[in-house]
Amino acid sequence: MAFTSQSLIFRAPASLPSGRLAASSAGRVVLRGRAAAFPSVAVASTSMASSDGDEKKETKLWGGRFEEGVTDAVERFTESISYDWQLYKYDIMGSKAHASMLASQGLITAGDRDIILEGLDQIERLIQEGKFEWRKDREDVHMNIEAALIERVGEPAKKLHTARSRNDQIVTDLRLWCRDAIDKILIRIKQLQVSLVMLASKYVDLIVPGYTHLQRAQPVLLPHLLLSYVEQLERDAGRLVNCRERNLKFTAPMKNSIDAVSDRDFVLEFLAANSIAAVHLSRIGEEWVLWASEEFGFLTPSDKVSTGSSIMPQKKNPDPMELVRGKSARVVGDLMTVLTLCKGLPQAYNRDLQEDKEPLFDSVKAILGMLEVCTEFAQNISFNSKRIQSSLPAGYLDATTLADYLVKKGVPFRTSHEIVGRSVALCVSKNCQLAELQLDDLKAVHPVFEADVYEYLGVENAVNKFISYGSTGSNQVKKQLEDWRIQLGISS
Ligand SMILES: N/C(=N\CCC[C@H](N)C(=O)O)N[C@@H](CC(=O)O)C(=O)O
Repeated sequence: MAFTSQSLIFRAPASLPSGRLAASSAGRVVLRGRAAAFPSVAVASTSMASSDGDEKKETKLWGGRFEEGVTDAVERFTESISYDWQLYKYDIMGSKAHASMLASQGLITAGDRDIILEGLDQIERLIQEGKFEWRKDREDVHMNIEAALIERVGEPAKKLHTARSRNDQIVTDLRLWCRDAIDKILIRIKQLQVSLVMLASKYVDLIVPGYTHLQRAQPVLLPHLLLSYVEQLERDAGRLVNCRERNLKFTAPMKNSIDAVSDRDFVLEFLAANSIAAVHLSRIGEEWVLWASEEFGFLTPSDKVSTGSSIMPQKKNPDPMELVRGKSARVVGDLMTVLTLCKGLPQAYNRDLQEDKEPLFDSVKAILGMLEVCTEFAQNISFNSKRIQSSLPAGYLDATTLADYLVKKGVPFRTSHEIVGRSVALCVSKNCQLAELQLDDLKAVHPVFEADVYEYLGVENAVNKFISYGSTGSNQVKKQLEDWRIQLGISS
């Protein structure tokens, strides 16, 4: 039975069917982990039954003052190796730096340092090859690696824990892990931005209805809408870069050792940045699910990014984007978990903090998947230009442009709003569009209307009237599209 690393949960019953998962009668288990990303992990028993049937338990690294071992339930409850083994690379990195520091301070010899460094290299290789025994009775990644090092190189390894605690180790490991995770997310954000800009480039002139309150508002160019996602993603990336810069640079020691081991604000900042990004992705997901519906019919996802129904043969569902929307819930939930976790803790380290890792890992796994799937979706959808164009006459999308026309004629905006409102009411009664009203009809609403009014009516005219910075005007949108292509390194 294989577990995926992100939600590695031990459910080891007393007797197990067969294969790669087994547990001792006492439920003690050993993990054999592989270093590939999210490996499957086999669990096997290491408990050694003595001739009279009693179990001999290894003395804990902290066991000097204890006369009895912990109960199996406590061991199962307190272990974190089932998920924190993923930190092994960073734990070894930190231990190497620590050994070098001990040697440079004269606390261990250069010879001992070299033995430790070599031993840690060997352990890292074993882990990467999937040959390392992760032992639940050794609690966590730190004590698994330290105990294995002692087994491997003996006395020098017993000096490694001088002047450090696991409290220092875990926070160092986590910071290093977060730094790499942020870098991976930043790459995926850029990939999505590139896909959106490429998509926008295919539809430079396509006008779509703009909505507020999900009611038709004003006409906009499709690339304007798609670039709004790109802008939001850019801020998401900025928040992550900011978090990395403030918390994860490793250019100087932390100034206060209590603060160093106490706080998880860097985790919170990271989870908060992820949550905002996830909410942005969720909104894209919602928009595209809506636009893919029969009722809108504005976009069609290719088969590669759609799924079917087990009962209704005709169906083609946009499940990936629904799940983007759905997974945003867990990313936000992960932030809530760690916020709640931290709120009642006195300084300094408290074991509660062990509970920060699963939400952190979960959030990163979710956001990476969401970004990847959004990118693939953007690469595999087409907008249905004909359907969109045929829908544009509905909803009086040019009404605000008509109000602007009256402003140009010297009518105060509030008055012009009222005049256009009456014009729309006339259209409703005649069941026609604004552009279909005769000039006499318009003049009957207000005498200021002249023949040039028709240059403002219709969605093309309305879009063309936009010229200001950031608007949906064609020149603006083309310029911004070009700016993004340059910024993202997309060749023309
Ligand atoms: N138990 C403990 N820290 C465990 C940190 C690692 C833990 N698996 C976690 O993930 O937070 N603190 C001890 C020190 C130690 O065990 O190194 C203490 O402060 O008394």
